[in-house]
Amino acid sequence: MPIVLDDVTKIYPGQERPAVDRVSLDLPAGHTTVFVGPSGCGKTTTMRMINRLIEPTSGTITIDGEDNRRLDADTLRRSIGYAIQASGLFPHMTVAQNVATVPRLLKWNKKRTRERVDEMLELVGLAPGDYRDRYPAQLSGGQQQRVGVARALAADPPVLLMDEPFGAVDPITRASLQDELLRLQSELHKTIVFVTHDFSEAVKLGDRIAVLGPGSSVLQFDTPEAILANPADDTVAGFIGDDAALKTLTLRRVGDVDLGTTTTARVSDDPAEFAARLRRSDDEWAVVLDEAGRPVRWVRGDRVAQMPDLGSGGQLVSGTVTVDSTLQEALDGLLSTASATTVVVDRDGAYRGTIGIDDLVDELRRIHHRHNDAEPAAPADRAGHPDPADPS
Ligand SMILES: Nc1ncnc2c1ncn2[C@@H]1O[C@H](COP(=O)(O)OP(=O)(O)OP(=O)(O)O)[C@@H](O)[C@H]1O
Repeated sequence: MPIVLDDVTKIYPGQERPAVDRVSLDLPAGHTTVFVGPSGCGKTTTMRMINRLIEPTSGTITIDGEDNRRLDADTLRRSIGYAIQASGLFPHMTVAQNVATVPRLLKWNKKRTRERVDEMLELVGLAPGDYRDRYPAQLSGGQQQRVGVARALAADPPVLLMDEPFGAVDPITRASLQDELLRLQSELHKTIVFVTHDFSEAVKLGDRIAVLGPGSSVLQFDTPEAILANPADDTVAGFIGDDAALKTLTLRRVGDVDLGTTTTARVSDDPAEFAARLRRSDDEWAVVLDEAGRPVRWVRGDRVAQMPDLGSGGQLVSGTVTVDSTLQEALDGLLSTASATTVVVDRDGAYRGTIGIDDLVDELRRIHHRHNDAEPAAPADRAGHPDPADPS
């Protein structure tokens, strides 16, 4: 469902200056649009006018071609999910009751509601048997946010409004919730409007970013890559910060680059045979994998022959990144472990290869060349992120 804002203004009672001043925006169906801008610029007000939690003073908002003032409350609830910062869960209700909020309002029967609640909890990575009957206070912040997302998705709305939904959690949980949202969106293709004041989050999640200024004036509306390469003006450039090149690393996933390879062995392999194999390769270091193919230790080639078995010795593998991690996260991992190379695993934790500082430098160079060769910015070609300009 596309959403179109046409000349929308909101003046709060008693205020002279509009909180939102004549905003027009076309939000493409099935894609994620991120509103990003400084505190108080009217992001929340603009978003809340879409589901009519706030009535515009003038202008129209259409959802799938229909003026939202003509949609009754039930239709709005069915078509628009809403997730907010700090999850906004009802504290006196269990997780299941929270997730069932909209299905109950829509008068679904008990069986259908229960099945849907369990399906949604599975979807956001919470085992229904463990979490269904807990109260929000018995969950971590990240788990509460997951329940908030499950609640917003419960009635399978084609539109999802998310107002700083991950603002109140620590950076690591935040990154994993963002990954989860990207995974969900690659399956669900909702029309998502996401509000944040964190430009890096906007770059990671948005197919398009609307950079908003005072009164929600649209300073720039484009793909993250185009905005990073060619900020419309000094205000946008200032908002991006000095590290546009580094932020560009957020646009690429570890799985998109050619991974390095290194010699590997299983814990149960014979050290002498492994040492011989290592001598034939040029690898100074090798990775020992457990029986499930997960990396356990780095071992040095010249030490392997003296090891009684491969089940001990060497250095524990730490700071692994997954194929879904962004290159920015890979860089953080490399810096935090102070190593030049880190191990890449797939979603099940199995070894996939390695990535090093040199790969990131090469990638930055490629991005730099592409934008210097092609002005204006080339359209984004992010793997897993359809180009909003191309509905196919
Ligand atoms: N109910 C209200 N009555 C009067 N003014 C309001 C009301 N709600 C918001 N405002 C004002 O409208 C402007 C826009 O607020 P809004 O919450 O939409 O901004 P925002 O960009 O989402 O901010 P933040 O990032 O801090 O959440 C602000 O100046 C705010 O003070």
